[in-house]
Amino acid sequence: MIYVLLDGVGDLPHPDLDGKTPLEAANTPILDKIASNGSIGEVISVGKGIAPESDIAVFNMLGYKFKHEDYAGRGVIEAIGIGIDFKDGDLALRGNYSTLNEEEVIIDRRAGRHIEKEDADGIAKEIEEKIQLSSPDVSVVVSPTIGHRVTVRIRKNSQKLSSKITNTDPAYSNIGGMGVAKAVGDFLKIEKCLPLEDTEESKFTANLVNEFSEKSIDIMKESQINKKRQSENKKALSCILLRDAGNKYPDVIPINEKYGMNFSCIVDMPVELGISEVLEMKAFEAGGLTDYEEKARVAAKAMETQNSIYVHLKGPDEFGHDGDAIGKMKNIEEIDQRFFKTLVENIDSSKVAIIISADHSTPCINKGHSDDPVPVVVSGDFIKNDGTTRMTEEQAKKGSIGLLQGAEVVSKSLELIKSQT
Ligand SMILES: O=C(O)[C@H](O)COP(=O)(O)O
Repeated sequence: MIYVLLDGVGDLPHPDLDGKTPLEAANTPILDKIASNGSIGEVISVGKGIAPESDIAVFNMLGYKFKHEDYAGRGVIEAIGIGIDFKDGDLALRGNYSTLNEEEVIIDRRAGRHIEKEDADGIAKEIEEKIQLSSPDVSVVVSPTIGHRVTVRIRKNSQKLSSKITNTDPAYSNIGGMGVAKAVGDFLKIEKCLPLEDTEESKFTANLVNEFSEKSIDIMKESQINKKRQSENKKALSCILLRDAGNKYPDVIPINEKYGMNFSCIVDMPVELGISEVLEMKAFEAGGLTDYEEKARVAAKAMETQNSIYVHLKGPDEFGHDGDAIGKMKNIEEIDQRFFKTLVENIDSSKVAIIISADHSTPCINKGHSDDPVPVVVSGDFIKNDGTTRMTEEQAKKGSIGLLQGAEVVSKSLELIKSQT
């Protein structure tokens, strides 16, 4: 089976789309054909009332439901994804370059989102070289990844650091190690990192993170890179918002062992790369983020040697975060014409099933993730059509698959495929 997750594709009715969701408003002849050749249902990826971050959402959508204390945290997953040297007791955090005004109010959580690699790397290097934290034997790695995204690793040679600390990023909370989006407005301030446990380790780590935050802001303020950006009318890289602390390597069953099958993937983002590494999923090279035809061709070809491939397409989520409903609709149309068209041309639908869903909803009106259920389509010539004609939030509510938990999607899809072949 080819399992496609369209990041954040689920949405709510939007005024710019005459009260439709982007999936409803988009012209998607190929997705419609795929949906008409199968059944539909709804999925709550992590849990009711939880607006999950992508890491925990994708783990769930691949069948991994963690107990709070067992989850390693997104910081660790991203660090693994980009190959940072990480060992138990280190602290890894997900960061965002963001822009502050004179009063240190956050005016852009993503510093314009599209940051030149040269600037992102240059400032990171300055921080690593210049920062002097008061505690001895502490070292810091600052690794920019894609756009505004950064991974930070802090190590103290003589002491284990704690993951039981709050985020400095005001847009997400740390609930039992899991990142949850908050319903917040704009123009917030960086939060103080607080200990979540009454232990020396937790207090020490929170102080260390605050010191890193303050000292890195001072370094960034003085950076020639920001002076140059200002002269070019670009947003300053004023601070790194931190979230999703983790301090241990995840302990999980590899995906092939879990399902007794050959599961591989096509992924681009640091968090997705981390998940594939942790689950020991073979990752195929398939071009860049929007090389949709290439991804479809590689996925189709992979089915000659693998029995399952997971494909993650980042596209729709960013439009949701930016509140751009028309952009999200057009991106879905582009994915339809470039990814799904190439995919259906290259696979034999009498032998290969296509499963399409999302890790979570990113409603444009919220500009952030929500707990709204997402559609799931299971399609193939051998799957009985339940009357579905389109992959939309509305049709998903009435589909024969019903309401699934994220962690059930792979196993239920496999059951459905097996029961009808
Ligand atoms: O794109 C990402 O990395 C996340 O899904 C959203 O993170 P952000 O809200 O920090 O951009």
